[in-house]
Amino acid sequence: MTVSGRSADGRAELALPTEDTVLEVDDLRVEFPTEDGVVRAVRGVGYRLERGESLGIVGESGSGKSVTALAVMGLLPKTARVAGSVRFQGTELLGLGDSALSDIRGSGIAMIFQDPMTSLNPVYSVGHQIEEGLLRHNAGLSRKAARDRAVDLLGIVGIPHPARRVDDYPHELSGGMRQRVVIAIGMANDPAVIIADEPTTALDVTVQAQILDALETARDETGAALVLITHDLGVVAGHTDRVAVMYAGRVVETGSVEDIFYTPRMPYTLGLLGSLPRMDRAEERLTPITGSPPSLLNLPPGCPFAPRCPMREDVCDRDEPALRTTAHAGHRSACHFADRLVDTAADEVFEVTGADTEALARLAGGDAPEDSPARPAGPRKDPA
Ligand SMILES: Nc1ncnc2c1ncn2[C@@H]1O[C@H](COP(=O)(O)OP(=O)(O)OP(=O)(O)O)[C@@H](O)[C@H]1O
Repeated sequence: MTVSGRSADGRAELALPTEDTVLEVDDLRVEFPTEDGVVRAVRGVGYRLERGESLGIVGESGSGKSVTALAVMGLLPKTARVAGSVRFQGTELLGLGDSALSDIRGSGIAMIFQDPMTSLNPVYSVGHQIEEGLLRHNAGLSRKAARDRAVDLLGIVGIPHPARRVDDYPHELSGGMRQRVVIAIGMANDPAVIIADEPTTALDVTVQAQILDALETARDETGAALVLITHDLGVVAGHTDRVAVMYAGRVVETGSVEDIFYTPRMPYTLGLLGSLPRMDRAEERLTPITGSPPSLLNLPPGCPFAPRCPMREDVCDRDEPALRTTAHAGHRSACHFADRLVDTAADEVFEVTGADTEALARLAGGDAPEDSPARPAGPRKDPA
């Protein structure tokens, strides 16, 4: 998988697609004209996903994660101005008509939202809703076969006694069980891509890891690529292969989970991990991120993170850094001082992210590290 941002000099950084490429997003830009001016919500995001791969998109509220996903699904309001390219299995989706997009949404790309009730119809049983999805996209499938498959799917996503629960209505299920049903609906037609937007945020901590496991099961069963959107880096540890960190509508760091957790090279990522380096007093413990993200209306020039960044220098106020490859292939950072960060802060970063990662790894259901406190949780293969 490749993740890119259109760099400041305008060149895309995507490598050539392969026959397993299912989704290619290139230089995606989304603007919302409003009474107060134009909100530049997404400013040149790109990534490419192969079958079975998973990408975590992480960032604070307002960084453009959901708008990016909605643009891919063609679900933005008509007033949105969308540019760039979104290709699903080679077909350009931007500009495609509503009915073609709706077909792709029903079978090719599944989307799972934070609140399962936005996807479920309260007046039909959960089994009926899974069956409807199956029948709509599989001409010739009998009702009986659809019902059997619905029971299978409920079992696969971890609903106990699925043959009985298939006749339950959404209000008879807990929030976690409803989200499992939504995952079952999403995987019913063997999608090539599953996009999950904050799928665990509304749920109890104890249920979150089970839902992430159910998503992973859905990915394994269907072979789909998974995009997992979250504000919580702990959620991606152990559940995605790669991570793209978003800030102010752009990808500002991307790499493997290990790159992001062991050697983050963008101060904002350190902020998400729980701490920022004090460059003025190197002996001090790292300090938590402060301030809030910028308004995407009339964004000033320079690095949008500069006002919150302890490494800020004059150049940061002038030039927005491009997303550039670091010392590691596949690990990119949009920071003028990415190398300096590695040189001066690596030990402290390791120590502090390690402490955080341990707690986050437990939340995400991973094993606590034995020899290294900073080891992110490994992929979990056991079903919920
Ligand atoms: N319909 C709209 N009109 C105007 N601005 C919008 C609209 N939808 C989103 N935005 C703005 O786009 C920006 C990106 O929003 P987005 O929802 O993608 O952020 P996010 O990272 O997903 O945050 P959250 O986790 O809170 O959903 C925000 O500044 C938001 O206010």
